[in-house]
Amino acid sequence: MAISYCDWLPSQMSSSTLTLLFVLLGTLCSFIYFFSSPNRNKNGRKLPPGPAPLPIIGNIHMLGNLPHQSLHYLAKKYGPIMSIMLGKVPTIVVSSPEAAELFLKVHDVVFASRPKVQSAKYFTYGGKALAFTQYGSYCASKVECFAPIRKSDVGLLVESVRKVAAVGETINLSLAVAKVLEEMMSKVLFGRSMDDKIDFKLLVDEALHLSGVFNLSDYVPFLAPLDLQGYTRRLKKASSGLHEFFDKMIDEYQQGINMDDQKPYRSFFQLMVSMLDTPINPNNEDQPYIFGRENIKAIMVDMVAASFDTTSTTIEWTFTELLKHPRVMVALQKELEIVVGRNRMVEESDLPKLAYLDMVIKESFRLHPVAPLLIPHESTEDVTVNRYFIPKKSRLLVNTWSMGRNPKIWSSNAEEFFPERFKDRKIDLRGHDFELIPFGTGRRGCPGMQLALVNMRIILAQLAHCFDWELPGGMLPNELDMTEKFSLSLPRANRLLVKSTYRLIA
Ligand code: HEM
Repeated sequence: MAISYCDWLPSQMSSSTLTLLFVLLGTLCSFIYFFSSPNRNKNGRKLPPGPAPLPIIGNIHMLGNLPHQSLHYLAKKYGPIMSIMLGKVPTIVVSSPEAAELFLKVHDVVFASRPKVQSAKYFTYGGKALAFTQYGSYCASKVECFAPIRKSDVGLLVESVRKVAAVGETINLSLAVAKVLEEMMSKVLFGRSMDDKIDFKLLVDEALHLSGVFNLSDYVPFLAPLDLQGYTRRLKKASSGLHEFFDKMIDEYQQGINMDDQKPYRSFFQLMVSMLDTPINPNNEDQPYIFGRENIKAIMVDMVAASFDTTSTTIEWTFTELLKHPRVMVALQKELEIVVGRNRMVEESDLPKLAYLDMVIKESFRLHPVAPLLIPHESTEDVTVNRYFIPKKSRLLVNTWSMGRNPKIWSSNAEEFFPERFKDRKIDLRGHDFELIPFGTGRRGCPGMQLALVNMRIILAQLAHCFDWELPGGMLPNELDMTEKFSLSLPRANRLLVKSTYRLIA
């Protein structure tokens, strides 16, 4: 496995500065290592096995550009419960369903916290958006009432693809899908479309990237003032862009501008602003905690980051696999023809009858989990798991990408896209079956799962039903680029370009 240093060293640094830095680091390393060598047997208590850490940086140098893959290969050597050091932070990497169940179900309470990282400091004012579960029911219970938005926005997507198809041009499907989801989620979250003048997607992409990267400042705090990777500078810029944006929205809302209150639902943002300056804990007079602007902005940043990109990334990968496996695309279109017929578009009421579509989606999640390491958890106390000692404030990474490719779980064709494997296997996505947990599970599981699944099903079904698809320039399915790009989510590294032909009789 190639090890890449480029992600954690600044490319613009001159070689003399680097040499000086390494000499200084070397001296400091030897000094600190001498006094605080990490010990796999803490007071006779055994930590899980793992690779030997270097002084100061621990195992960060082993992560490379695609940490989920590097950790997958390391786990083959050290096992499904592995310990590594990220700087001075003890980190547990879990890579099997049995181990995931131990940490996320048996010891869920201990591992339900999130670490305090630089990205949270800047984007969410040091974690002022932490009360996610409180709002979870919002995402889940409103799925039905957003059906008209889905119908009209997915209809517009089909129209735009149809126009491009009519003139025989190539379409950037990644962008088209990302746009429709941005539109749909903006209406759900803000009650309106995004302001065209601001490239909101660019800001969100940057936020996701910076929240996903392994930032040296989080693991080796004494290096933070040097900002060696340039992430602090970028965090400041991206967070102030997002906060300005939300400040403007709160102002507009308070002045009654741009808000249409005639809708049959109340947007998430309206709900938040209606709580502005009210006490969160009205029954506690000693410690009145007021729900302020910073809380709203922090929560909105988290909601946007959690919802905009995740669904479009999954659709992008599912479509990539459908194009790579024309047999599966044909089988899906056949199911749609039987259930829906060629004379009309798909309706949401058709979705429960599309069993093969569900298998395709599960198979896509198995090979391309959007959050390959979930979102890092943190332990709140010392705990013993499977006879291993896990110290308080350990970070927990659950490698769902690795679990999805394990031949012991998925048989020898684990690397193959084969939706039929779910035919006789009762596995659902709600977190009961630890082989497949793309939405996480337990206290920190995804509260937006139901909404995300409906959005995915309707967009995928509509695109597969309304069009026949081919790759541009005579490209063969097996030539399709499958390169991943690591951030908090795991999108394709390059956009998906395709050609289509309208196939409905109307
Ligand atoms: C295909 C789409 C999606 C996938 C694959 C996905 C996956 C995930 C995962 C893996 C987590 C972390 C679980 C953990 O760390 O244990 C998470 C958290 C979260 N998701 Fe999603 N998600 C999706 C869509 C959405 C949507 C549409 C929303 C909102 C409407 C949403 C809101 C959240 C929130 C608020 C959290 C944080 C929960 C917490 O920290 O307690 N997600 N999601």
